[in-house]
Amino acid sequence: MDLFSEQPPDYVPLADGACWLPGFALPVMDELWSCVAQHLRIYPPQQMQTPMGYLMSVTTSSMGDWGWVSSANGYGYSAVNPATQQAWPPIPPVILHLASAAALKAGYAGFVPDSCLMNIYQAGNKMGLHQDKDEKDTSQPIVSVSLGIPATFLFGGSKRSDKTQKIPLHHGDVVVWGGHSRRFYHGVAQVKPAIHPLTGQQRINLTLRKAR
Ligand SMILES: O=C(O)CCC(=O)C(=O)O
Ligand SMILES: [Fe+2]
Repeated sequence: MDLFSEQPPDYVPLADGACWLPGFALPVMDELWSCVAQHLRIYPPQQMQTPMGYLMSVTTSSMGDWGWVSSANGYGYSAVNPATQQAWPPIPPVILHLASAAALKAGYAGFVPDSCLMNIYQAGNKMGLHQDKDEKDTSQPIVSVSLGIPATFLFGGSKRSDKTQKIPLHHGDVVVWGGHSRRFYHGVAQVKPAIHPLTGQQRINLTLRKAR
């Protein structure tokens, strides 16, 4: 990071194939937030169970052809919402365009996600270090958009034991990883209590991927 520049950076490289785009979603935030808030009213997020029988810390909901789900029977992508057996709603154009534009800025042209997972974090929630590896086409990156209260994103390497970078993510920040770092371990440290004018006491993360 350049400590002496007048503008805060809008592109921070994290690893080969990965970058942090502070504030990248802010120019479309009004429309983005209205889509997310409306979605969460109609498709309330649920706490999924892991195949090991634990409850995930976050609650989740999805948009797109494929939603990421987990239950005692396993986890992966599902074309239907397990709570209703109905297809997920489409990803709104503002979110598709944001994801493609962020991917392009990170060096991935032509990214068209078919899955948007929403993770809702309350204070005290976290996400353990994991790899995203349920997607077929690993040439496609992952685009992660943060809304609401801040959180520390942990970005490691190809081994679970690799040292993690601690990225302070704020409302409107985007992280993209793919290529060499597509399978890098990542997670979210326990979220501290805070209030955000749009989301209240929550952090909402949108993870955009090409599942199939
Ligand atoms: O909430 C985040 O920033 C990360 C979410 C994530 O890694 C996932 O959904 O796989
Ligand atoms: Fe992940």
